[in-house]
Amino acid sequence: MKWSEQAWGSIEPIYQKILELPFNQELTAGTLDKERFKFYMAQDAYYLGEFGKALSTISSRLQDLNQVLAYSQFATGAIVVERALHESYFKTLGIPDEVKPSPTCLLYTNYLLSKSAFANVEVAAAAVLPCFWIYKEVGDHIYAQQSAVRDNPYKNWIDTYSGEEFAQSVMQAIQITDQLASEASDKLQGEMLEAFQMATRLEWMFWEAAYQKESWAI
Ligand SMILES: Cc1ncc(C[n+]2csc(CCO)c2C)c(N)n1
Repeated sequence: MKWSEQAWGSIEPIYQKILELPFNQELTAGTLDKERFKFYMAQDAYYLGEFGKALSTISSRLQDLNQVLAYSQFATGAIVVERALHESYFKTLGIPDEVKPSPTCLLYTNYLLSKSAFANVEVAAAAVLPCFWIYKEVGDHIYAQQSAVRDNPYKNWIDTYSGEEFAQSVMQAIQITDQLASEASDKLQGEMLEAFQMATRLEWMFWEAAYQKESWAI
């Protein structure tokens, strides 16, 4: 069995919980409160900037030049989306340019930055994979369901993660991570699984934090 098949199988219950999150249910129905969406967008812009840095770090640590190029392109992609959010949603929703990360956002981004710099590069690649793969699956799921909803105010955003170009990068990220796993020891493969599972849990938390408009207690 490929590492990625084992990895996805191990997070299937969390994935189901992600689909059931009120944030995603209401986004699909088009009934999500604007303030919750705004909170998500602002946090996501912060996330994307840090995620881009994590991908650049991973790129610099890989040996195979095709892999270096792929992660460098993923990094560019994340930062281009971050810029586009500022140009579109930030302006129309009136989000201030300077975003302070919520506890969950800071936890997730620092987890990825830490793995990208200090873990084995195989583990780092496994840690960033849920970001691609979960969004692809959730995006496809929401897209298939929301076609029943007319005039969903979140249609533009939903379309971002259901395109063919995005699907290609997700496949590439899965394939490279499988390649790295195939050359890794059993122990390292186990650490890759743990990182994949932790990042999936953090994806769940990220949506829930937006729904709760999570803030710092002090
Ligand atoms: C919390 C959070 N997790 C994942 C994504 C999705 N995403 C961000 S960058 C990227 C691909 C790299 O170019 C993908 C798929 C998101 N937007 N926000």
